[in-house]
Parts: sequence; structure tokens; C-alpha cells
Amino acid sequence: METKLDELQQTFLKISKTKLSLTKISGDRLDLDYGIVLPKTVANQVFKYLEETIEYYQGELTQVRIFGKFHKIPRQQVAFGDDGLKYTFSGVTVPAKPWTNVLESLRNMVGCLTGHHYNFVLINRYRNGKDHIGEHRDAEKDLDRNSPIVSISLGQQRNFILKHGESRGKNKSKSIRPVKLALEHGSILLMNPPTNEIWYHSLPPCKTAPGVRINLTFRKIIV
Ligand SMILES: O=C(O)CCC(=O)C(=O)O
Ligand SMILES: [Fe+2]
Repeated sequence: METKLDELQQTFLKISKTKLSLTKISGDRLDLDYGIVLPKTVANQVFKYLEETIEYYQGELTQVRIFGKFHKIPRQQVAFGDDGLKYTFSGVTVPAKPWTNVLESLRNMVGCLTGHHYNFVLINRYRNGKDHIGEHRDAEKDLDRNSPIVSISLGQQRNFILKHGESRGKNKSKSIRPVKLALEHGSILLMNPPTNEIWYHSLPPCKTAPGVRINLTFRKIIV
């Protein structure tokens, strides 16, 4: 196991020094970059490592507060980060666990590739096609607005839907079409500013995608 982990860290270091070729997706205050960052064999190894080692939150930390009521989140979640970091969203505060060696080297890789420093990663695990995340923006006040949020996906491919804030619901003032991305195993998605100020995103349930999916979002929390 040890040597395998060293190997994985070496692989991340090698990828750090490459130049990513990503596809730009833009629209009205939408700025995304998408592509494959981890070759399939590496993505398989990372997925396996995470499945074997990561313990997700239990108890109170598996709930969110919406309009004062607590709801169990329809997925599993855990966060890692620099010492003492916390992140508050949807009425809950999650404490970061200390970095593992592999997650820290993945964080460093993401930093090298994007030119931004990340101090926190939120990991979401979708156990099956029913698990999902509802429409939201990642625009909490303790997130550094100038840093892209970097999302790495592993396992089951799922659709990721982005909706313009002024094109949602009954009182919409614009009719901008949603953007749909199939997030592949080993892919990276950069949500660049100001995307998260304007656009909402979700990962809806999908019956035809029953496998486990793990998503890591690297974030910069203002300290
Ligand atoms: O699972 C994903 O691709 C997105 C997760 C997400 O939006 C979040 O954690 O804020
Ligand atoms: Fe999000």
C-alpha cells in the first residue's frame, strides 16, 4: 500500500508539470474550463484509494438546514483542509479533517495546474443514481471570490446542470438556456469567477447512472 501511495503522489507531481488542455465554456457571466486531468488508470487508482480510506461524516454533519428545518443530505460528505478550517453552507458548519498525504498532493497538483492556492476540499459521494445535490451557488462569504472552484470527478459519470440566476423559476427576467455537462471519470471542471455569483448548479438524480460517484471541490477559504 505504502509504495502504491508514493507512486500516486509521484504521478500527481508529474501531472502538475504538464500543461492542461481544457475546453472553455462561456456565456453570460459564465466561465468554465473542462477536460480530463487524470488518465483512466490513475483515476481508477484514486477512486479505489478514496473508497478504501475516506470516512464520511456521520450524525449531525449529515444534515442541512433549509428554511429552519433539518434535512438529511441525499449523499455522503466530508471535508479536509488546513488546520482549524471550517466551512459554513446551507446552515451547517463542517470542520475540515487534516489532509492525508494523497489528498494534500492532489491539492498541490490542482494548485500548480491552476496557479491558485487551495486550503480546503469538500468531498461528495453519490452512493447511487438517487443521490444528488440540489440547485445552489457556491458563493458563501468565506470563499475567496477570485479563486476558481476546482471540481474533480471520479467514478460514475453524471450530468451537471448550470442555470443562470435570472433564468430560474416563475419570475425569470431572462431566458438563457441551462448548460449541461457530463462529468467524466478523471475530469476537471474549473468554475471561474464570476460564474458562482450568477449561475446555480446541481447534480440531479439519474436512474440510468446507478454507480458510485465521488466529487472533490477544491476551494480557497479566506482566513
Ligand atoms: O458533485 C458535484 O459535481 C458538485 C458538488 C457541488 O456542487 C458542491 O459540493 O458544492
Ligand atoms: Fe456546488
